[in-house]
Amino acid sequence: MTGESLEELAVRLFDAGAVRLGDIEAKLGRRTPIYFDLRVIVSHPKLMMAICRQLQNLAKEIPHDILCGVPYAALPFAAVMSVNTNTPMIMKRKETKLYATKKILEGVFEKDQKCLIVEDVVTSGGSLLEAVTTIRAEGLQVSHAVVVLDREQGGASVLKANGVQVKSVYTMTNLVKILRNAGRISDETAEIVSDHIKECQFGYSV
Ligand SMILES: O=c1ccn([C@@H]2O[C@H](COP(=O)(O)O)[C@@H](O)[C@H]2O)c(=O)[nH]1
Repeated sequence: MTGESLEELAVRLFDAGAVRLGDIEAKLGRRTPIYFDLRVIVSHPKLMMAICRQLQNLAKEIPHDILCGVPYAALPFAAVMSVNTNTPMIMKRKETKLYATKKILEGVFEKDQKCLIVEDVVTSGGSLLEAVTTIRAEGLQVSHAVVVLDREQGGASVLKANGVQVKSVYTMTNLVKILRNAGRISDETAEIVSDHIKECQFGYSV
């Protein structure tokens, strides 16, 4: 049992300010009519717990020994999941530490352990793929990721082509539908977002 419907949770996310609407600058200067700022959740412990329960629900179907959150936004999610499920966690640094331990992964792990990646939002899949590449280079196995939101812009396909299956709590389509039904976003905004998702797709390239 996760204790709360996805509909109720989506509205609480919106009301907490996790959904920004307008002409917003996203990663690498891209423009988007909708941006999900799930970093605000650290200020809402009950919301954090509710989101993590949903992620744990997805994670329980996936065999794994260890968790790793993609820095920085997903680190708190991975930490809460780790404590809730008594599953060890590792932390990927953005850059290798330049002194003392000179590590890129913090925490204790063994080669061939199955690492489940935790991420907040997937757009192109680039951030998640970078984490996967680093973790695999350290000898761990990565075949799955659990994410709060798949923006349905091609990232999940890019990751699949790289051997990572993505399971998401929400897709952009169902989240927008829920928020529209709850009166939080207008029909016009929903249409603008739908057009943006169709037009702004990321493909697989090596
Ligand atoms: O609505 C959004 C979209 C993206 N993010 C952040 O960007 C990366 C995901 O983008 P990729 O292109 O898949 O790398 C992710 O780490 C998010 O933190 C966001 O917060 N909100």
